[in-house]
Amino acid sequence: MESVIELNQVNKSFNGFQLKDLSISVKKGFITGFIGGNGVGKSTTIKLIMNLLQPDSGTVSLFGLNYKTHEKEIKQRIGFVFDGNIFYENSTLVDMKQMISPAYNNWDDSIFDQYVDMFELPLKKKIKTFSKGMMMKASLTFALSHHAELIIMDEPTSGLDPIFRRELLDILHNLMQDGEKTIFFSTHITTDLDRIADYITFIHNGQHQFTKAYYKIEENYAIVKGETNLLDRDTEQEFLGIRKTNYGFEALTSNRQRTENIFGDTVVIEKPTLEDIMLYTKKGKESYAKSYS
Ligand SMILES: Nc1ncnc2c1ncn2[C@@H]1O[C@H](COP(=O)(O)OP(=O)(O)OP(=O)(O)O)[C@@H](O)[C@H]1O
Repeated sequence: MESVIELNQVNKSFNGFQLKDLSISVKKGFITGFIGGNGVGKSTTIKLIMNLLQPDSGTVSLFGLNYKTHEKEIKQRIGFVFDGNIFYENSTLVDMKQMISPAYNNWDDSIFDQYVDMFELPLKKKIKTFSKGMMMKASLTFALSHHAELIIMDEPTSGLDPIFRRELLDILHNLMQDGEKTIFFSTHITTDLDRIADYITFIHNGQHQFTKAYYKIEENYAIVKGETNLLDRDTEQEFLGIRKTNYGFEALTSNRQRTENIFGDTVVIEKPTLEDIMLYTKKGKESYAKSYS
């Protein structure tokens, strides 16, 4: 399957933080949700993808091209939305359009007008008077007005009310109908992904944990609940993370079938959320290490 974003063995260090050997491939024609806890490197990864940061080592390519030789062409084909103000505060949307639109060969005024209407954005009000939601809508309007093939968004739904979040997810879903577009976006609100994501890319502590089709995660991962006496050194190996309470244990497996074979009906098996997967990945190995050290 064709990839539009390829990170290959990318390393990037800051004081006290490192992205380590990050290899990520984002498939064309799908929505990939990019998840991970606070400070694990999502924004840094997105900045590397946008060439706003350069890797210490490794390669970043988009549409099979690299920034050294094809920066202009790559940027033409991307619509970028991020959680922050990219506009000049004393400008209006009309001013910003005059500045931004000439940079794009495929700029389309009719799409711009369509989103301005749909989002009820004031064209002549200073941007500094915009609310967070209006700012996000404006940012999205610019990102969608030049027929970008790839939409990259850093936390687009954070701080938005549930109604606009739902609207935004519907817009993203509709954009995908022609099969030519690709969306890659980071989010903390993992329930947003239930509605639209085809793939999930998960990073933790600067390292890629997995990129999987959402339906595969639902098939393979499970929360397992049972009595603590079922656990021993061998059975604990089955789990990515375990939480023990006074009433028993709760654990995450990435191989539901094998867990069912081992434990049979002595345990209860439930569908996990993406939050469960993030939580157990973060806590799991720590609690495992503690219980046998
Ligand atoms: N320019 C920089 N200089 C130094 N450290 C940085 C820089 N940018 C990011 N970091 C550090 O790198 C780490 C990862 O930050 P990053 O913003 O990529 O995380 P994140 O996963 O997007 O987090 P969040 O979800 O909280 O926004 C953090 O510890 C951050 O302080």
